[in-house]
Amino acid sequence: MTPLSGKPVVTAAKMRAAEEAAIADGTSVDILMARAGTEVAQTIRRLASGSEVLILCGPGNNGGDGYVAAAALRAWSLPVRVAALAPPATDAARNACAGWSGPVETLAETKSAPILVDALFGTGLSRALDPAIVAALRRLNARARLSIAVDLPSGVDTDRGVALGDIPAADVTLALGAPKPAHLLYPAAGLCGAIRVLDIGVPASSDVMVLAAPDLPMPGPDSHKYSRGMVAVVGGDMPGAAELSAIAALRAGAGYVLLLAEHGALQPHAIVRKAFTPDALTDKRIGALIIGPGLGRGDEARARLDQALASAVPLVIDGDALHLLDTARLDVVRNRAVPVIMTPHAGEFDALFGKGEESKIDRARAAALRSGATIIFKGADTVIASPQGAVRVAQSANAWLSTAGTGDVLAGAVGAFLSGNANIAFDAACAGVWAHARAARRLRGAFIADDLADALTAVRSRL
Ligand SMILES: NC(=O)C1=CN([C@@H]2O[C@H](COP(=O)(O)OP(=O)(O)OC[C@H]3O[C@@H](n4cnc5c(N)ncnc54)[C@H](O)[C@@H]3O)[C@@H](O)[C@H]2O)[C@@H](O)CC1
Ligand SMILES: [K+]
Repeated sequence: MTPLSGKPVVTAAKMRAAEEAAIADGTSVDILMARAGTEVAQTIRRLASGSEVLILCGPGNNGGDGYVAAAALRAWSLPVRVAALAPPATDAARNACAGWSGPVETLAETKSAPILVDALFGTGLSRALDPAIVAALRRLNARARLSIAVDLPSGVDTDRGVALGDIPAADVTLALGAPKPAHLLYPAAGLCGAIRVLDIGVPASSDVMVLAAPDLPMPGPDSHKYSRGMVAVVGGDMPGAAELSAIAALRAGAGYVLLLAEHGALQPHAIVRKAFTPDALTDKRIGALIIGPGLGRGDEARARLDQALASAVPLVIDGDALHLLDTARLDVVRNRAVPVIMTPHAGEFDALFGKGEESKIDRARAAALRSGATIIFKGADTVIASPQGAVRVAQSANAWLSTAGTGDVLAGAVGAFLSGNANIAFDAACAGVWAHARAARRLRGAFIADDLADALTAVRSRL
């Protein structure tokens, strides 16, 4: 379990709205800043263990938090210095600065300290950082033993998760009130280091949340193979990929897995194999059909995809099948009465829905709305979006996932959960992504996709 899991993911505008609601309820911005700054100071105190702290303060309320934290550390008789980029520009930041009784150095001239605290910019960053600011940050960051960012590393765009300048990475980021998209979306997430969310008493909600452990039913004494879910996998040009999906579906808990393929290995024996025929798709016991892993992109692949789309079976569309989805087939997807889950990585997503400057969260949500399908937009920061607007963002699981076949395993896991309950395709997608990530976290070093599929058994037993 990660500390962020299940938390709402809040944009800069939503956070401001939550702050304004708290102010309207009678909590002044000064009180909010006092809370935030004090929480920050308490965390710094624990992490610094007596080493000298240098706090960099910007002109806005992020800088205000920095002054409050500095005053608190000083009141606790801890060694702390402050360097400012510019004088405080908001009333709250001015009041906070007035509470700091020590000298204020300049960012350009200040000397480094073992503990660097970046309170230059938070959610109010509106443009790229001046190169002189980036240079100062890099200089101080390189000489610090530990660098701590208040709310966000200065220079990251809160909502889009991109860096506006060549900024250095923090070791720890203290997210105030709630995680923001930049704490989860790459490349910004890679600049945050370890993320801790500090409660500042500003309740924030969102239909975007960090992916949490799913709540799935376990088999009972009266379960049988079909009640646990029957998954069919359509084979094609590359038999190994469809087999990986089939194994993953079994190991994620499906009761029966049918591999519709003409060729391939005979192991494991638990997979039932039979040649693909359109008739095979009319078996009413099939709870989910996976199409795409190793399918190929030729005429036969196209025909199989069209038969799958025309069937009454819930679908997981992955890999090669995503490449075959043209506008007409996307229309069929939208008009299907039974659910579709699509699992594009960035290249496949761009090809299907176009490139875009918006955040990965917004793009996934728009694609789900447009296609009527649940979208699993894969990556280190996988985003799952439902056509109803719900979004979950998964935290990076294991960099070794970047190996052939791990996508086939994901499709299999998602298929297993979809076959168990196709009414809630979004939940199945979330469960599949979660189980896949959990399996990856159990593995070390250069594991292979077969290991990942095998690891699902242990993950499933602990859900
Ligand atoms: N939302 C909340 O509930 C709370 C927010 N607080 C803090 O307030 C922060 C947001 O404060 P602000 O909205 O004042 O924003 P920031 O403090 O992030 O920055 C805004 C200031 O920076 C300037 N600026 C923006 N981009 C710049 C750039 N590239 N180069 C130079 N100057 C630039 C702006 O003109 C403005 O003066 C949060 O990140 C958090 O740290 C806390 O104080 C209390 C509670
Ligand atoms: K900051």
